[in-house]
Formats: sequence, C-alpha cells, structure tokens
Amino acid sequence: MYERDAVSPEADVEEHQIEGALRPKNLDEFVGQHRVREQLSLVLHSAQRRNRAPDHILMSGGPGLGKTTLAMIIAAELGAPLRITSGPAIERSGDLAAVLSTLQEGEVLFLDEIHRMARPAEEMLYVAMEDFRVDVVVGKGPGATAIPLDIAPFTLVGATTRAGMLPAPLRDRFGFTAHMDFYEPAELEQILHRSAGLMGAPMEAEAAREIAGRSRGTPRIANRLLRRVRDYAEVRGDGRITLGNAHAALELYEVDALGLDRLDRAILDVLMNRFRGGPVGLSTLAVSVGEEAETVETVAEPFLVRSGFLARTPRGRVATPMAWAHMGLTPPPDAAFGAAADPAANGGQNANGQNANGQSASGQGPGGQNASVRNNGTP
Ligand SMILES: Nc1ncnc2c1ncn2[C@@H]1O[C@H](COP(=O)(O)OP(=O)(O)OP(=O)(O)O)[C@@H](O)[C@H]1O
Ligand SMILES: [Mg+2]
Repeated sequence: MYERDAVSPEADVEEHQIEGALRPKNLDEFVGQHRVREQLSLVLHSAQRRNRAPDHILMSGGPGLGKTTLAMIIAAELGAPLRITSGPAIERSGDLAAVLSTLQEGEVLFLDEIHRMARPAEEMLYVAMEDFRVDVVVGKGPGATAIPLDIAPFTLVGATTRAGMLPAPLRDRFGFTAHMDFYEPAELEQILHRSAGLMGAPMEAEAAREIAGRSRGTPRIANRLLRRVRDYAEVRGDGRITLGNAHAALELYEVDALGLDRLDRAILDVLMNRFRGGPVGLSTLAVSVGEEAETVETVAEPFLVRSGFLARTPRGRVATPMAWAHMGLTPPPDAAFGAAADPAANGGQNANGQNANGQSASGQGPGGQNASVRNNGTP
C-alpha cells in the first residue's frame, strides 16, 4: 500500500503555518502566471476606477498552484475585507445564507473547493451572484414562502481543482476565469530564492535549480522540498543549502530526478507490473495504489500526463514508452503504447499490430499525439 510520506501532497500543521508565512502578499510578489496576473490586474483596476465591486472570479487549477494565495491577493489589492469558506463547509443552503447575509459591501468572499458545495446552496448562489439577493424560505410544505433579502454587493472568488465538475449555470456567472498552469523551472527557482530568504537560509543557485527541477511545476511542492533540504542542511551540514545537500536530502525523501514522488511511482509501478501498461480505468488504478480516485486524478495524473509518462485514453490510463524507460522496465510485447494504442508505432515495430489496432476504436487516428509519444523514445 502506498503511504503518505514527508513530501506527499497532504498538508500538515507545519505546512499550514509556513505556507502563510511564505505567501506573496501582492500581485507584484506573485511569481509566474503572467497572463492570469495581467488579466486580473485589469479586472481589479477597472473595477476600482468605476468604484464598483469587480466581477466574480473563478480560479481553476491543480493543488498548490496558488489559488488561495491569489484570492488573498485579490482582497488585499482591492483593500477589501476577505471572508473565507469552502464548498464542503456548506452542507445546506442555510449555511450559505448565513454567510451571504452578513457580507459587508465590497467584501471578497472566497469559496474554496466550490465544486463540492451542496446542490440547493448552488442555486441560492446563482441568485446571489447575479442579483445580490437571497431568497430565505420560511415554513415547510405548501405553506412555505420565500422572502427575498437584499445583500451587499460583493465579489465571489471561487477556487476549484475541477472546473469541469461545475454546473454550467454556475460557471457562466463568473465574469472571469483564471486558469492556473504549472510553473516553469525558472519561476520555481525564483520562488525558492524568495522562500529561502524568508526562512533565513542561504542557498546556492545550483541547489535552487536542482530543487526546482524536482518540484513538479508546483510552488507548494517547491517550498516543501526546500524545507526538507533545509532540515538536512541544518542537521548534517552547516545550514547552507548546497547542491550536495539538495541531492542527498531529495534522495533520502525518495523524490527522483524528474520530481516523481512515491504516489507517482506507485501509479506507474501498478500500471506496468500489474496491468501490463494498461489501459486500466481510473478507479481500478486508484484502488490498487490505495488512494482516492480524486487524489489520483487531480494530484498525480496532471503532472504524469504533462510530463509524458501517462496517456489518458477512452479505454483507460496507459503507460508511455517514456514511463517504461524511466522505471527501468521492459514492456511486454503486447503492451499498449501511448494514446488509444498507437497503431502506427506499434504495428510498425512488431507483430502485434492487430492488438493495438483493436484498441483504436475511439476514432483517434495516428495524429500528432502518436508522433509525440514516439518521440519520447522507445526503450
Ligand atoms: N505564484 C506564486 N509565487 C510565490 N509563491 C507561490 C505562488 N503560488 C503559490 N505559492 C506558494 O505555494 C503555496 C501553495 O499555494 P496555495 O495555497 O495558494 O495553492 P492552492 O492553489 O490554493 O492549492 P489547493 O488547491 O491545495 O488549495 C503557498 O504557500 C505559496 O507560498
Ligand atoms: Mg487553496
């Protein structure tokens, strides 16, 4: 079974406190996401010029990419108070009504994990977003009446790791959606230097580059790895974060050269050793590594897919040739390579063409995707 370890995605108490301390406080300190920053800056400044609460803002992107940070920055930039709640905390529409009816004018309401809000509350939110009104239902059954209650104009900032799960009417009521993407290594280096500075730990440039390269494009992971390397440097060295310390600490915590952690490797391991490289369905894969399907899908998969280790096909998840190579394994001759099989690549290489072709019922012809899978090198 896969177990959570020191560098795993789950936040601990220390992480919570440190994250607060390392959070950039304004848009200028916020590294990367240039397009989002520029878009947001326009939305905020134009609202300020018109002296109105800005449009509602939705932020979508994987864990640790800076959604909460950005929500706090939005309130700070507007000089507005910030109220924080989350989808799972809103179990009934009454919970939401209590929040909405006590908002101050111009307040920023941050609704984290908005896709996990209860349905009836969702409907209440539509009206509140559009008309700044909540309908409070009094009584039950046929005698029930809805009493409309005006609420102060506010700005909703919603965050979700799964924008696709939001009902269209909710998505449509946001004036602006910020899509947060993975960070470039150079941006992560910048974040690491800033964090090391705040932590008072001197760091070599090569060490920052090394840690950035293993951070899966994610600031939270970069900061987390930095703390582990810092620990190592303090206990085993003189406190200076050097390339040597970084190597040793990252090896100790089983973060490999490309940043794959234990969950990533557990997924690839199961996929290859138990399912001959796939295709295998998400839920089967999740059960096999002892994780929630949602964790596998939102925490591990986006990075594995983006770095070319995993392909999502209509028939399930498939290990790419690059994944076989990275794990040092030889694929069985009938292994499915890449997206929806890879008839061109596979058929050209061995006698199992018909096997692979049988899987391309999805209608995905040999296009650019196949080519890119092949470019990753067959082991
Ligand atoms: N652009 C950035 N520049 C500097 N630091 C950042 C940036 N984005 C995120 N961070 C750092 O990464 C940490 C995680 O960011 P944050 O909590 O905002 O992520 P999130 O998207 O809300 O994640 P989740 O989906 O898990 O709630 C923060 O503590 C912050 O220090
Ligand atoms: Mg968050």
